[in-house]
Amino acid sequence: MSRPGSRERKLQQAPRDHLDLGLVVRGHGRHYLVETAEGGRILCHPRGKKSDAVVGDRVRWQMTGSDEGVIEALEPRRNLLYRQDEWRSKSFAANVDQLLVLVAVEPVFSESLLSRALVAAAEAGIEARIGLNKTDLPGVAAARQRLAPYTAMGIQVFEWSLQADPAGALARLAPWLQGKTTLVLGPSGTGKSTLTNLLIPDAQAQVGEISEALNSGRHTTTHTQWYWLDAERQSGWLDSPGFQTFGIQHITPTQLAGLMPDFAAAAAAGCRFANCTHRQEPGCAVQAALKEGRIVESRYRIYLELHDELSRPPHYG
Ligand SMILES: Nc1nc2c(ncn2[C@@H]2O[C@H](COP(=O)(O)OP(=O)(O)OP(=O)(O)O)[C@@H](O)[C@H]2O)c(=O)[nH]1
Ligand SMILES: [Zn+2]
Repeated sequence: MSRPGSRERKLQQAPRDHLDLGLVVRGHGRHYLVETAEGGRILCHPRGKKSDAVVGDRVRWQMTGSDEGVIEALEPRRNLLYRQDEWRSKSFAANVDQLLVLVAVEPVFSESLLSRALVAAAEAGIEARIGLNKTDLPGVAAARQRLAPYTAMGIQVFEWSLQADPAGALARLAPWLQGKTTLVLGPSGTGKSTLTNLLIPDAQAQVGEISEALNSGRHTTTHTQWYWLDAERQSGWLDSPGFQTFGIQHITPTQLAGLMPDFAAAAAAGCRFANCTHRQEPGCAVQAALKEGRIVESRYRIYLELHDELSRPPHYG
């Protein structure tokens, strides 16, 4: 055991206690926008070569010149939501309270992507809800049907049309956002920017000049961006870039079922083998639930897809 004693811990922490505490509201390569306790925003660079701060991180920082600063240290994180693809890891944000996965009637959403985002959130211990946008479009009944298993497993689904009834969407969403830090994730084209602009009428102003300068393009979100929903800075809204893939390689095959609520509920009844993979073993409670329709086939297919993916040894070279 090499845990430092309390005296050592104090010594390690002491040097940074005099530094200001800031919030990372945007990151772009080695450039970070840090919000000060007073609400000002300063362009900062990390000390040293490694830059592992992400949006939502609380950091210790100090000024280095008249208008720039340096990040000296990261405060411990409550959580970190990220994708782990085969070759790279992509962090969405740290220290979020809740996740909204936004999908739409059109483009037709991938249930696999949706499930991956939900599994990643479950692993990070972040409550997730689903938003279904564009309910004005004719495919709405089919979209609802595809989301029915998620509602049944206890995940709340918001429904709205940001175009036809923006006020209704706001009324449904606002109470949930109050006092929380919410990250919105979703494939491209589902309406994330529309929603952000609806929630934050001064979004462009909040992004600010420094952030604009960091950005490669104005119209697509290329990096997670922190916005405040209220003047008191109590409710945070984090808009993230759309994704087309969502690797969950940081999760082990044995963890998977426990992170899928319908599977966890079925497995709780007890499989014959403690290390059951829920694939072909006799006396499997998940297979029984599948036969009885308590687990739907599309979800079982996703489980197999993810289980295969996570069981494959990583290939190098
Ligand atoms: N029919 C319909 N279209 C909508 C609705 N909400 C947004 N749209 C349209 O959907 C398209 C995509 O919306 P965006 O807000 O740009 O989507 P996004 O998720 O930010 O997309 P990316 O920037 O690619 O990540 C736009 O043309 C919107 O006008 C809706 O409720 N109904
Ligand atoms: Zn089983």
